[in-house]
Amino acid sequence: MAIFGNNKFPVKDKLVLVTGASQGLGYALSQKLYEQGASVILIARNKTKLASNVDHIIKSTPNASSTQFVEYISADLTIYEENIKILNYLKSKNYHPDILFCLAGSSHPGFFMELTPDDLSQGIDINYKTALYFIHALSKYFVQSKSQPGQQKHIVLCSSTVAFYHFTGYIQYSPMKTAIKALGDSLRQELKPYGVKVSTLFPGNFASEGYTEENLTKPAITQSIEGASQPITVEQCADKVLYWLNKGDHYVFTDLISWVLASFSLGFNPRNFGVLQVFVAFVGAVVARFVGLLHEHDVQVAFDKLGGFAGEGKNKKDDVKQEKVEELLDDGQTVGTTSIDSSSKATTDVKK
Ligand SMILES: NC(=O)C1=CN([C@@H]2O[C@H](COP(=O)(O)OP(=O)(O)OC[C@H]3O[C@@H](n4cnc5c(N)ncnc54)[C@H](OP(=O)(O)O)[C@@H]3O)[C@@H](O)[C@H]2O)C=CC1
Ligand SMILES: CCCCCCCCCCCCCCCC(=O)[C@@H](N)CO
Repeated sequence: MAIFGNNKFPVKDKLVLVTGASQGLGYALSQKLYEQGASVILIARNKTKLASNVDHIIKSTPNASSTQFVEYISADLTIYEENIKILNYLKSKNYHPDILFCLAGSSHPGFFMELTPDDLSQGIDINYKTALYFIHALSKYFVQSKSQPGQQKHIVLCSSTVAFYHFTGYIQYSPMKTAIKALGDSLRQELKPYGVKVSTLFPGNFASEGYTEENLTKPAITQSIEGASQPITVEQCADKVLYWLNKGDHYVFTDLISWVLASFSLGFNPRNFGVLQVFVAFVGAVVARFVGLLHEHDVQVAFDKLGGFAGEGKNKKDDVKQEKVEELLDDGQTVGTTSIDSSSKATTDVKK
């Protein structure tokens, strides 16, 4: 893919595991990885979507090599044992994954006091535990199992731009994406001696199914603050991710504002155009506090206009939830979308 220099993220003939692959970025990346010659295992909870994605990937890539395969595993990664079942499956098939893409995650925007305890715990589970448990359960096998000596391994985590600027509306989500950043930074040091590279994605907005869903409860003030990151398509996002991974980046950004915000807090972070980032960091040191104060003021204005935040975003969501439940009942489906709690129904189910 890289025109100049080496491709630092070769995927041909590699085995890639992608979590969060039932829709959105995970599905788009699975498709592209298969097109580029990788074998791919798609992982998420919703079996119906996974099965249809696998079918679609196979049908849309008729020139895949005879050694390539694409499969799915339906598992709830927030349950540690389900990750162990994935490990056992890999061992039983003598599969040696080269790359782990940990993309499962989603946000439920809203004001802190309006969120339910379930919203809060879903935020922790879906955004943090899915990656933490998955990598931990697979780690020993992942670092030891090599189909050839010297085999390079790669873990790709998915944080978000909000890890670099925390603002109202994402409180159920952005602290967890910061935890993912910290997890990636820690693993990068610790797994390097095992020959494992760790990269972290910091995407700006992109128009996935999850993004459409989150907009249903997103406060107007949150939409206004994040307006600097206009949604790109899922396809564009997947292309940018692969492009920058090919360049060898440890931190991957999908739009300018994400790179700028990351440059405002460089610290010990890996650099992307590091010299330029030092200048941007200087600008940030001077102006960022004023942007923060301006946003504080905007939040106060929104609060005064609404007469408080109580009840914001709730009703719209409940109506949509009810419609979805009715739709699913009509279809006779048993597994829901991310909006309807399907976690308790999911089991680890492997299908070739
Ligand atoms: N869209 C955006 O604007 C941005 C998104 N991101 C991040 O990028 C990643 C992909 O986002 P996007 O494509 O929008 O995601 P979506 O919300 O569209 O999809 C989320 C995926 O995660 C899976 N998932 C959720 N919970 C679990 C679970 N317990 N076990 C296994 N899989 C699970 C879902 O599958 P299922 O329900 O079938 O289990 C689904 O495949 C996420 O981590 C997101 O936080 C970051 C920045 C911006
Ligand atoms: C000079 C500096 C000005 C700074 C202005 C502040 C801009 C904030 C942009 C934040 C964009 C957040 C995108 C990711 C959101 C996300 O992760 C969810 N959509 C998840 O699905």
